[in-house]
Amino acid sequence: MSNLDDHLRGWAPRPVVEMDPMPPEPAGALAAVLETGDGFAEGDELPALWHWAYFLDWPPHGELGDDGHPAAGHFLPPVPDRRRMFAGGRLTVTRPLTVGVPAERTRSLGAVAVKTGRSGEMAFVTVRSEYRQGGDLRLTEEQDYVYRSGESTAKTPEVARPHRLPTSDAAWQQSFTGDPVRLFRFSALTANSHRIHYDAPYAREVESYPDLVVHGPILVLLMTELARRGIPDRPVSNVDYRLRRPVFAGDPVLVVGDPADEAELSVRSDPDTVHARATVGFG
Ligand SMILES: C/C(=C\C(=O)SCCNC(=O)CCNC(=O)[C@H](O)C(C)(C)COP(=O)(O)OP(=O)(O)OC[C@H]1O[C@@H](n2cnc3c(N)ncnc32)[C@H](O)[C@@H]1OP(=O)(O)O)C(=O)O
Repeated sequence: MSNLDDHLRGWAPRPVVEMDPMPPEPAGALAAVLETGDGFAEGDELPALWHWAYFLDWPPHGELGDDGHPAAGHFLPPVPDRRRMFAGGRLTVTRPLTVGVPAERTRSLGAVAVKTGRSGEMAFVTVRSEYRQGGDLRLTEEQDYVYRSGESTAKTPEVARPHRLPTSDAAWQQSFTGDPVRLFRFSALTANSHRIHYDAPYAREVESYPDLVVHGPILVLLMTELARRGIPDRPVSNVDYRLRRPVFAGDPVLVVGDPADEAELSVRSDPDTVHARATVGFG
C-alpha cells in the first residue's frame, strides 16, 4: 500500500450544506475579469460555471498555511505537506441558477483514488455538489482535485515555454495570456489565496514553477465561454473538462473549438501542447 493510501484510509468527511444569497455583484466582477461584456441584475440567468464566484470560503488569516491555502478544511485530505491542483470536473445544468435568488449547496465526498503519473504518486479527490433554488435542483457538479505530498521537485513534466500562438483552423478561436493583475483579481474574486497564482517568487522558489500559475478555472471558463458565445441561442447543458498541463503567466495560449451538439474545446500552446480540454453540451 502507498504512502498516500495510508494517510487517506478512513477519511470520510460528512456532507455539508451551505447557503448563498446570489447577489449580482460577483457575476458582474467575473464579467469584468473575463471581459465578457455581460451585466447582471436580479432575475437574470447565471451562465454555466459562473457559480464559481459564489459560495466562497474565507477562513481567518491565521488558519491559512504557508502556501496561502487553508491549513485544514472539511474536504482537504489529511495528506502531510499537501500540494494541490485543480485537475478536472463535470457540470450538469438542470436549469441555470437565477441571480438574486438564495441558493443552497450540498457538498459531499465523491471518489478518492491514488494513482501514479509522470509526476509520481497523486491522490485524486472528487467533491460532488448539488445546487438548489426554491428546493429545485439546478446544477450537479463534480470537481477533481489532485494532491501530492512532500517537497516539490520537478512536478511539471518538462515542456518548452511557448513564445507564440499555435495556428488553428478551428471555427472558434480566442488568444489569452495570463498576466499578474488578472490572476490576482481572479484569486480575489474566488477567495483563492494559494500563492502560486499571485506571488511569483513563492511560485518559483518554493513550488518550483517557472512563473505564476494560471488558475485552472480561468482556462475552463475561457473554453465554456467560447462555446456559449459560439452558440448563443442554445443553453449550455453540460461541461466535462480536464486540466492536463499548467499554463504560466506570460505564456500565450489559444483557446479553440468547433460547433457541435457536444462541442470539443481545448487550450493549446506552441509547440502543439494541449493544456486543457473540455466538452460542452447544449440543451
Ligand atoms: C483552482 C485551484 C488550483 C489550480 O487552478 S492549479 C492550476 C490548474 N491545474 C493544472 O494546471 C493541472 C494541470 N495538470 C497536471 O499538472 C497533470 O495533468 C496532473 C493532474 C498532475 C496529472 O499529470 P501526470 O502526468 O502526473 O499524470 P498522467 O496524465 O500520467 O495520469 C496518471 C493517472 O491519473 C489520471 N488522471 C489524470 N488527470 C486526471 C483527472 N483530472 N481526473 C482523474 N484522473 C486523472 C490518469 O487517467 C491516469 O490514470 P490511470 O488510471 O490511467 O493510471 C485550487 O486549488 O483551488
